[in-house]
Amino acid sequence: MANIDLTKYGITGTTEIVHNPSYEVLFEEETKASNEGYEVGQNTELDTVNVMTGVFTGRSPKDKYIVMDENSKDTVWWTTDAYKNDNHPMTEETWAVVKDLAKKELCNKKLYVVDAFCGANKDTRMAVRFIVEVAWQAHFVTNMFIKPSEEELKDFEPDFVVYNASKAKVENYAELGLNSETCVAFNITSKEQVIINTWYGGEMKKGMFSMMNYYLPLKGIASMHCSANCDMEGKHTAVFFGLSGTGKTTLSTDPKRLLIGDDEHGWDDNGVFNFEGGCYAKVIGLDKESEPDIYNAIRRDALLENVTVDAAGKIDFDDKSVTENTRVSYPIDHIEKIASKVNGVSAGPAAENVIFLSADAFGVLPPVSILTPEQTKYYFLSGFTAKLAGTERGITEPTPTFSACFGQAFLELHPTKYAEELVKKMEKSGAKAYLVNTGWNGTGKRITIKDTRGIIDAILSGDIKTAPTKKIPMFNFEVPTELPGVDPAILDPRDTYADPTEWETKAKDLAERFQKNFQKYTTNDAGKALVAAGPKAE
Ligand SMILES: Nc1ncnc2c1ncn2[C@@H]1O[C@H](COP(=O)(O)OP(=O)(O)O)[C@@H](O)[C@H]1O
Ligand SMILES: C=C(OP(=O)(O)O)C(=O)O
Ligand SMILES: [Mn+2]
Repeated sequence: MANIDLTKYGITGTTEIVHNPSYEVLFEEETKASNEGYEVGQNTELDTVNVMTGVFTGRSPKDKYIVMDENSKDTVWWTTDAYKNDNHPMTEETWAVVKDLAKKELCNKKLYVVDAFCGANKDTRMAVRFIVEVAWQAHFVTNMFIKPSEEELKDFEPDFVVYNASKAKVENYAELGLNSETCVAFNITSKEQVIINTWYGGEMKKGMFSMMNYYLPLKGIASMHCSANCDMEGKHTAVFFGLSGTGKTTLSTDPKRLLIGDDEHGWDDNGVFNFEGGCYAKVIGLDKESEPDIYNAIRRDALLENVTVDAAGKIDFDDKSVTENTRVSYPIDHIEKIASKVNGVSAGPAAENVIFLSADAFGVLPPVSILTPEQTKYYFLSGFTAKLAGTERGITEPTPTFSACFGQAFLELHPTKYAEELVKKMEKSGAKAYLVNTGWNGTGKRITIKDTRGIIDAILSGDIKTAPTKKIPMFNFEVPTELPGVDPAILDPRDTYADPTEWETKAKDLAERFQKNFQKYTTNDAGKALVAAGPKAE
């Protein structure tokens, strides 16, 4: 492999560069005796290394910044008092300071450099170079991004460079007007990301997703926080939108279907394509019987995070003492049934079914609703769900939220841009949309994975189209009254309450929350016209 010169990035005195390490090398480096602190990887009974990521076991959205310059100032969807989001502006001066801090941290030591692609489509993929000082961080990105071929590595020219200085701190953050010692900053113009004082791998993964979310819609490509799969012939694509923990990974990993990807996709004129080369599954409470494919993906080359492991390497997937956001990353070929085996790449044709996963903590939404085109736009922009514990700092219990396009934390342009691109693609393919509640109902328990899988099966087989239906008041949702393999007693959420007026009270409250949230989209006629598709609190 060609030697690389890091001095062009201002990184000097490097004692050794481990460039595009193999899994063997990564394993040795992660488990070597001289590792200290959170560098330490421990092998487990599943022959998979587990690492602890320290204080940061989830993303830190309050510490996310984008450099505001001539190029970005009028395109990026900045946070405002009227509509707060995670795109905090950073001045070019502050960027220079934090980049310098990262560079200093990375000077005079052994480094790992991983070159990989984000995006399965050759024309629109981003070549990313990750510069990190911790072996398992190199392992994480090796798992999660698309591995270039030997040929592609020969003339690999990065479009984007990530500097991971997780061991550094922004000590003078207050003086710089930043939120804390932690900083995750993006420069859209120079195409660089700087990470300081957080070891959570998700910052690199979701960081590059955020960048795809900036560049692709501007080229007329839908960019989506969704999982995707297709049938065994590589056709009839379905996409599953949803915020963290709503079931994208679980439900797209389906033994009857080929997995395209579990989290981040684009949709262009050729169809739906994965951005990633791996999956990042939650493993809290992981059960071998109910999720065998994910369980079996946990083997050599996968990487566990923040899982409780005893001295002998025995894993306790039920232990939440470190975080509920325990994870495993694995290359997608750890799943047997994948689209690339049939379609050549992790991609499928234009989606025919679009599923919005929402984990409703209020217990109001039906487990499945058949959406009209207007409801599709309304519920996509609203992005109602609950943030589940762990994926973001400070979230410790299911917290109802409106996360535009089911991924507000990763949107770099205004939500209406993503809705516009999605709707264009859906209209072209004649796709239908469904809202699936994978959260709670009147029983106080979460809807079972078995019932949700039955619902998904009925959507994908088309059975739902011939099922008898009824309308749910206030929300005006059309819901099936029976579906094969699904407990009929849950299909109307009112039936899950001992006293149906309890549903009504909660539904009224939720309807009002929807209306209040949607006000931010009613500043133009297109937004105003959608209000009629939303719930009425009566
Ligand atoms: N009805 C359900 N549908 C999907 N997942 C469920 C359901 N009930 C409980 N879960 C659990 O919720 C979590 C969903 O997480 P995951 O699929 O990783 O979400 P995402 O990929 O959207 O972040 C898993 O831990 C899964 O076991
Ligand atoms: C990894 C994340 O999310 P998801 O659960 O959607 O994969 C994240 O939000 O950091
Ligand atoms: Mn996931």
